[in-house]
Amino acid sequence: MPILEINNVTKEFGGLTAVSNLNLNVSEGELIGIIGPNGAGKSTVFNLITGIYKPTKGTIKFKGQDIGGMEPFKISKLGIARTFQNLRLFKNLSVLQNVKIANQTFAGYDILSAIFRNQKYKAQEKEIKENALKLLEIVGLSEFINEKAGKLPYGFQRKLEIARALAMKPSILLLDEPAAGMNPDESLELMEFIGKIRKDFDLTIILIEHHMEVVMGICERILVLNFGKTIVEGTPEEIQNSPEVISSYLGEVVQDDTENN
Ligand SMILES: Nc1ncnc2c1ncn2[C@@H]1O[C@H](COP(=O)(O)OP(=O)(O)OP(=O)(O)O)[C@@H](O)[C@H]1O
Repeated sequence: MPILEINNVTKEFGGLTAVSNLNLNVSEGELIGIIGPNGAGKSTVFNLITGIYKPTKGTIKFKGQDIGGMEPFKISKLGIARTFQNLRLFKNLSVLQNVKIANQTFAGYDILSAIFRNQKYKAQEKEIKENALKLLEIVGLSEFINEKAGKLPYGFQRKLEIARALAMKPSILLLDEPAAGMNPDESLELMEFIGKIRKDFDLTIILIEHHMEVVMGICERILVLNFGKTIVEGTPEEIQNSPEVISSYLGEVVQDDTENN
């Protein structure tokens, strides 16, 4: 059974169809990329999977359970975590506090224990701190635990956001443009990093990305969206050789990259 099954999902906003009849089955451990021009519906797909939006039509199942339209916190508790296109760190809190907060949200305090700061609370606090430190070590941020998150170089902030998502102990990790704003060296390092956490945490990963070298370099399967519809789905090689993709998307990206350089 696939870990995630998206069947005929459509999302409409008034007269606009952001996602149209989307079908996607994801097997456990897969690394899937979603690409497409701006406004193609990529982030809407993530918002549907994480419960921010309710599908207008269709079903989304996680480990066989229908999660379409379920509250986001319930979906994250079930095991789907995400990062955002625009970083959502607490910039004035330390790196450690940022991960601890994610962990605390996940663990869920017993209010009375928290107010009276009893043994149970202290034990929970200790565990949360240890988990956060372990995660920060894995993502290579141990030496920055006391730095303010907002002061970290951009690439490290992205890693911190991933560490926060990992604190939710997910089985599926959704990464929304993890390489945004990174230079080619940082992107390359990020690719290795994503491969490492996938292995270390037994993750299934879906990522949205505009950096083609990242998508083509690490994804086993790629879904190309345009105007909310799947144009092609296939291996990186199939995607790169697809005439529809070249005309509607890859050509545009090459042009964008040249403009940015
Ligand atoms: N809450 C919303 N209300 C109305 N329209 C929306 C909403 N969210 C998304 N849309 C529209 O749905 C379409 C798909 O948007 P979406 O953000 O999913 O695209 P995207 O592929 O992620 O784009 P980008 O690469 O620019 O992030 C766009 O036309 C967008 O304006």
